[in-house]
Amino acid sequence: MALTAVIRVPSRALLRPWARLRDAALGWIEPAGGGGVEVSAQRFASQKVLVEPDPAAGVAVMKFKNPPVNSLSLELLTELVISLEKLENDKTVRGVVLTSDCPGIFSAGLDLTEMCGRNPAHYAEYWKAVQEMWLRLYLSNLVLVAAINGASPAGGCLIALTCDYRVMADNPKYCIGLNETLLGIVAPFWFKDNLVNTIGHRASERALQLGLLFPPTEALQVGMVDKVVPKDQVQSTALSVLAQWMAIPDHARQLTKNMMRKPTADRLLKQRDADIQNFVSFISRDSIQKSLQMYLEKLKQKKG
Ligand SMILES: CCCCCC/C=C/CC(=O)SCCNC(=O)CCNC(=O)[C@H](O)C(C)(C)COP(=O)(O)OP(=O)(O)OC[C@H]1O[C@@H](n2cnc3c(N)ncnc32)[C@H](O)[C@@H]1OP(=O)(O)O
Repeated sequence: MALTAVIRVPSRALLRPWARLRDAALGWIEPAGGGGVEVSAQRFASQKVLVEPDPAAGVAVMKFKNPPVNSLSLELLTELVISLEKLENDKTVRGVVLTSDCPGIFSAGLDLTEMCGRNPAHYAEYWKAVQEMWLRLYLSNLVLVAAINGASPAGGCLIALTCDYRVMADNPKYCIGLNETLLGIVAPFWFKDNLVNTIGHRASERALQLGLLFPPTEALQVGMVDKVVPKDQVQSTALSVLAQWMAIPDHARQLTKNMMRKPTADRLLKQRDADIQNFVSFISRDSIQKSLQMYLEKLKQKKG
């Protein structure tokens, strides 16, 4: 991967480079000039997120690679945020296509194994990473286009919803939506806000209560995606759309995007800690743990 972004890392980071790189990406880095050393991010080659930059076009393609289903593990979330941060800091990149390297799956959403049978500290760390991913994507200055080349339930749908435009493959087996209620859990308010901002209040109310997973043509009708194309044209169409959006002067587009999105992001930013506490106490309940375990078992039994 040809990424050469340099992140300023405090010298103690060399003892625990992975954790410190994550801290840097999550904004917990010491200020520049704070006695750190410069470490090329290339040294920590990403494995769960592949980034293919095209400096001549000013774009990059970011591919999730966490087989079999691109579940959003803590590791994937961390790498996603680091990769996005690098691209935000790369002056040659103005737009990014988000897509999947796993055949037939965009992302299966949050990693259920991160939310089952762990301790409260783990749940808190995981939820903070989920929040961070959403905030970074939702408020990104880059043009983001989702090339949805497979199933995209729950957290997978959320990633797509943070983008400025969504292109989906026309395979009716690929569904997209916030299906949390089907798992016996509730989509957090910021998932809901992002959906309402995309498809409107009434459609969101129906989709969220029923946990609807829309096949591509229905997703297009309801406005959850913007274009449906044959599978082999998803990425090229996303790149064409990116070029159209990049024809707009960056500063005007970015200020407009920020004006539209900041109030929604601020709702979470104002109550991040409370949202984490809420998640930890909710997910730690015996009844919720049982529901998630049963759901995981059902997924596993499907094969047998
Ligand atoms: C107050 C706050 C409340 C909490 C709010 C939390 C919000 C949560 C949002 C979420 O994102 S929860 C996750 C929701 N995701 C889903 O419901 C999708 C579940 N998966 C599927 O429907 C299917 O796996 C698929 C994506 C359609 C793919 O189907 P396929 O037939 O190709 O693959 P499978 O055989 O079903 O799965 C392979 C393998 O992966 C495991 N797996 C699937 N999804 C997940 C997941 N989300 N997390 C972890 N692991 C997952 C599945 O169990 C299989 O495992 P093995 O049997 O191979 O061990």
